[in-house]
Parts: sequence; C-alpha cells; structure tokens
Amino acid sequence: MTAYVLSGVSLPDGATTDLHVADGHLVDEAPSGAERVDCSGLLALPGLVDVHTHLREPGREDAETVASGARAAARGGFTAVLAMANTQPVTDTAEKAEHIHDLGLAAGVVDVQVIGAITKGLRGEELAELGLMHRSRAGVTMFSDDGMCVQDASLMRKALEWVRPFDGVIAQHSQEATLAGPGACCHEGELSGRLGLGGWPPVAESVIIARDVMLAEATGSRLHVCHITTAEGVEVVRWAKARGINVTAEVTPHHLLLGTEELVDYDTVYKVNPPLRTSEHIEALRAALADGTIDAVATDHAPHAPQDKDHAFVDARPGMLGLEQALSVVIETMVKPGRLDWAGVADRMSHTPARIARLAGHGRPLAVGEPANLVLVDPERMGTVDRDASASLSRNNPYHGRLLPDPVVATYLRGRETYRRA
Ligand SMILES: NC(=O)N[C@@H](CC(=O)O)C(=O)O
Ligand SMILES: [Zn+2]
Ligand SMILES: [Zn+2]
Repeated sequence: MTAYVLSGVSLPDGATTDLHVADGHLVDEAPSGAERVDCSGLLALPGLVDVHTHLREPGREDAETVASGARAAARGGFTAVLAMANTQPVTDTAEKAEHIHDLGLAAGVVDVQVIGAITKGLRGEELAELGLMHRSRAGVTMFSDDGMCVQDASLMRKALEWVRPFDGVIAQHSQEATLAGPGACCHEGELSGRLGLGGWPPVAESVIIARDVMLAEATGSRLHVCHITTAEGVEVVRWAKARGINVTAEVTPHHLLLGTEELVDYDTVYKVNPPLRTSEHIEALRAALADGTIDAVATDHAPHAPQDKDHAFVDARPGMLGLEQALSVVIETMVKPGRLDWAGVADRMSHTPARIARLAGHGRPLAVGEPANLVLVDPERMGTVDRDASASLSRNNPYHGRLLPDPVVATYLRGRETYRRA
C-alpha cells in the first residue's frame, strides 16, 4: 500500500483530520483511489523515539536480537530506537557500530541508531573511537558507557570535549560506585534494611549528576542524564538548566510507576539499576516530567534470559523490559491524572528524544511534507499485560498480570505499516 488516507483521526493538539499518505510522506492529497482507513476514535502521535534501548546483539542473541527488539519497539509504537553500547563485544569501534547499524537496516521495522561506548570495553580507562564512530556509516551522535558510570572525572571531561565539534552528546549512567555498599542491589532505605539487601543511596546518583553538569558547563558540551530516579538528581538538573547548562534528562516508565514495595517477595524481575525508589521520588519524577525538567521518557528496555534472572536477588542481573508498555505506563501515570496532555506525550516521547539524539526524520510534527512516521492510538482501551504476548525474546516484564492502558493500534515507518494489532 503506497498511498492511503487515515480518515477521521485526532491529532495531539485535539484537531480531527484526514492524514493523507503517499510514498512514505504525509501529503496534501493522496492519489484518487487511495484506500481510506477509518480511524474515528483513534489518535495519531508522531512515531515514538527511544533514546535508551538494550538490544543484546551481538553476544546475547538468546535474550534479544536487533530484529526481535525492533519488532517489540514497533509493537510499542516506536519508529526509532537508540541501541546501547553494552553488547558483547562492546560497541566501541566504527566497525562494530556499522555492524549493528546494518543489522538494524536488515530488520527494517524501526530505525536503529547506534550508541557508541565512551570508553574502550566500558572499562572507564581510555576513550573509545568517538570520532571514527561518528564519521562511520552508523553516524553515531550519542555515546554512553551505560551499565557502568564513567567514574573518572578527567575522562568524562575529555569525552565531553571530544564530541562538541560534531554536536554529539555524552549520556551518563549516573551512579557513584564508592557510595554503595557491597552487594548494593536496591534503594537504600527502611525496606532495604528490613529485606537485608544492600542499598544505593539517592546521593550516589545526585553527586555524579552535579559533577557532570559542571563538566558540561566547563566544556560547553551536551550532557544527557540516563534514567534519573531521585528527587535530588532532579533538583540538580533543574538548577543546571536555570544556569543555562546544556543538559537533558530521561526517566523510564518503570521508575514512573513502580516503587520499592515491589521488592517484598524478592522477585528478581523488579531488580533494576538504578533501583526502584520510594513514593516521594516517584512524585518528584512525575512532576519534573510534567514541567519539562525531565525532557524525555526512555525505556531502558533491558531483556534478560531466565538463567540470568533465576538467582537470589543479590546475584540476579538488573534490568527489565520496557518497549511494549512504555506508552501504556505514560498514559497511566501522566495522562490519566491530567499531568500531561497528548501534545505533552508527543513532546516527551517523540519530538524531544529525536532532538536529543539529533535524529533526522523522527520526532517531526504530523504535517504535510514530513515522513509518515506515526503511531495510531486507542486512548481508552485497557488490557491485562501478558508477558508471553511479546515480540521480545525475553520475559522479564514487570507489568505482567497488571491491568494497564493498551493503546497501540498500528505503527507506520515512512508510511509502511510495521505493526498492526491482530
Ligand atoms: N538497567 C539495568 O538494570 N540494566 C541495564 C544496564 C543499565 O541500564 O544500567 C542492562 O544492560 O541490563
Ligand atoms: Zn544504566
Ligand atoms: Zn540501560
């Protein structure tokens, strides 16, 4: 189907219209005879963009491949994802970045933009090939050692300096290792004491954010804060923005919805880094996403095979799935309580993440002349999440069995349907 009309669809600004699509773009008027698709009652959002996805290829294709992760993304309404560098081997050279870029092209259902490592092997010792990865076919613009925090301040400063000439961005997993006790695997607080688990105090996050925003100011470079989870971290970002520092921050769906109380049964599906926090932090995150202090929602989709999760809580791998329920959770936590309208959702899940990653052709308004990257949404539909009804190869879905919005009807990448609900 090269030309069609999505008729009677609502737009994020509340208007109702017909969207004409031809040759992958939104056009004034589709050719006569183009199919009309009745979209009354549905809302069109610009295709969602995730700046933080873990695809596990190469290295752990049993947990996720680029192709399976891309299908999960399309089911979640995404048209572009950024693939984190903590694969095996780590994505720290131009050649490795191009390999993943090519796997993304072959998968074809979302645009896969590669994130390069900041340091070789994520070891935090010497810089990876930042410039070469940028100039490669993969055109890397974002760099991250995610999973590991770049602890060395001088290396962090060098990385920020390196990417400034080409307007790159350094995305930090903000966690000061020396502030967490041995075996830290959850939020430090009353519950961690009761459960006998080692905790990460919130200040372990905020001190790194504070250090890094000062380095971003000193270098004039762009810093992105991955998966922010604390009220203190939010305050530092708010202060830095007011000062004119070039910093952006993301929050994950799970940190918007789930709290420390999930841990009472030691279910390792809820083990994640940074850890689930208490309600005061969750409230601070929701408020900051609403007022724009937090710029974007990013999934931190982290598939893990059963043999990496079926362990005592302290030994299990951290991370949970996120792509397929990201919009569901944002509707539940932000739209339903009236904290974000649909234009706000389009901003935090499409326009702004595309801008952070400097992704051309994504995060664009639904306007004539733009690529037809969009997701059709049923704003009212609810459903019980079933971890087995997933395109991901992994089953570590923290929403399994919960009744949540189930909005995604169809996703289009440059006019081509990449997902439609059966
Ligand atoms: N979030 C996680 O708990 N795990 C991520 C790494 C990361 O995002 O830090 C993973 O790669 O599994
Ligand atoms: Zn991380
Ligand atoms: Zn991550």
